[in-house]
Amino acid sequence: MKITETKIEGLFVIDALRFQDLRGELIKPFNFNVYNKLNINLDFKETWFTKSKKNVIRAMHLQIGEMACEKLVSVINGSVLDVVLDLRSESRTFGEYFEIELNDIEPKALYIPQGCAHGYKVLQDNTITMYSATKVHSAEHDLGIRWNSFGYDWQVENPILSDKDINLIEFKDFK
Ligand SMILES: Cc1cn([C@H]2C[C@H](O)[C@@H](COP(=O)(O)OP(=O)(O)O[C@H]3O[C@@H](C)C(=O)[C@@H](O)[C@H]3O)O2)c(=O)[nH]c1=O
Repeated sequence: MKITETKIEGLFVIDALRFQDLRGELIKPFNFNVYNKLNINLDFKETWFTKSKKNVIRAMHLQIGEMACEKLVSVINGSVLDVVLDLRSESRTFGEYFEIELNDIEPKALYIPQGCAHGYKVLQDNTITMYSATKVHSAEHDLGIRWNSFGYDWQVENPILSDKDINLIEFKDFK
């Protein structure tokens, strides 16, 4: 499992472990012993996955306050362009974003620290994105930044968005 630090403190890219044989493949995106060397919160409370069509954008989401949490994200079928936006006011990369393609060809996990918003554009139909989070979901603590308000070029016309995501606040109004 190769772990790569990014320019955003606490945001890591981890190459999944892979075991191929004549039947297919076994892919492991998370291993406690490997991740634990990073001295990060691994106390995951929920795992879920989404299925999405091509050109869906789900973005840019985080939980705040007492329900702020870390997330581990992998794509287990298809591909996405994944984006993380640093919203930590004290961070030297506040307002900056990191992008990476996540797919099922070169499986990776993205470990996202608290205080960073997360989103992605789906590149293929039937894409399945899997998450674990260190807090359970709490609608009252959900915060989002509008997908097209922080300077990132998603390179898509007419993405498919939820009503919730269309009406999120803009980055300039984030305090
Ligand atoms: C995220 C989430 C949603 N829900 C419910 C709320 C709602 O009725 C329905 C769909 O929720 P959303 O529209 O918020 O789903 P979605 O837009 O897919 O939200 C996700 O986006 C990506 C980018 C993330 O990073 C995730 O953490 C999560 O915020 O599922 C849960 O019950 N538990 C959960 O953990």
